[in-house]
Amino acid sequence: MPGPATNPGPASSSAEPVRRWPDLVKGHGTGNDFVLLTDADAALDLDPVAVASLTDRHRGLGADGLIRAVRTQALLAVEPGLADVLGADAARAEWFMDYRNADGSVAEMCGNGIRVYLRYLVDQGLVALPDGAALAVGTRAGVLDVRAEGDLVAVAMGRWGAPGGDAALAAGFDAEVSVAGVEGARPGLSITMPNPHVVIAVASDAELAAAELTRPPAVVPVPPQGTNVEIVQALGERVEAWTAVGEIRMRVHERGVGETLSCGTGACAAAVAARVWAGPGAPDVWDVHVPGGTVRVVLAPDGEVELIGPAVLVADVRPR
Ligand SMILES: N[C@@H](CCC[C@H](N)C(=O)O)C(=O)O
Repeated sequence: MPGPATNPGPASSSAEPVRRWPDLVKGHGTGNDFVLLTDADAALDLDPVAVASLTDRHRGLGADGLIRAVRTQALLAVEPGLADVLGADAARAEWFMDYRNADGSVAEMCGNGIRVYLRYLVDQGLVALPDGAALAVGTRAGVLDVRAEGDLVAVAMGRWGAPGGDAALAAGFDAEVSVAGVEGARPGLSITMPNPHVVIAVASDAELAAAELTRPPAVVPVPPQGTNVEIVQALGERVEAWTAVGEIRMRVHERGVGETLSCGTGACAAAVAARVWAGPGAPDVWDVHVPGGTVRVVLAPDGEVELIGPAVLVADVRPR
């Protein structure tokens, strides 16, 4: 097994190279699970092979991803290109969520991960936050506001995008997706949140269950940066406190991971696609039922998206 993260590089020139993982915490949001660690000064080199070894479900701790808590200013010193993403907002965010997929690849954002990250920062005493107050968190998708409300955490995810433009939104698709176990190639709608997603629909429980997601779905045209794929079944809508709430069931194949029990950015993309497909008058509030639970997605008229769901810390881990 490759060694843990090491970093004798410029970011830690005065520090000893890190030869083993620091203490870790395991957490999850609707079953999308993560290992979290603090590296305030950006001294660790998160080598992809070492990350993949740590998240391995048989030889490591097992997780869909790794989250590093790092001070935004420290990360900017070693990744100056992030200044373009964060802009002047960087000053608002003391802490940055550095997210890695289980295969060690870097992703723009993680909607379940950022909720767990908020719990982690508070649990570790890195921030003090009254219930209901928002914390600005740096991410590779920009600075996002996150707030805890009781058992739930709400994230202002920013605006969704449609890389296929108005033509794709009018047609309802801009890609074809073949999933093992699902008959035929299905029309898919590409949505950025801001990481890439392609959403397809199935008609029944049986079709959703039949999808074989141990292999990545084939997407045409091939997305240059890879993509997450969501399979969605419409369940109808109900009225809750005078508000129409759409309901969908979703399974996901995540880029850099495989099938997961939940994907927060994917749930947002799925809700956007479901609203596009449902047409005018469709709800703005969606409950997305995933194998690991339920998250809520609220779509504002200006394209802003809010994601609300649980976030749980389950264990402290002292690595060897
Ligand atoms: N599970 C996450 C998404 C993680 C990143 C994704 N696999 C990608 O590569 O884009 C979520 O909850 O959003």
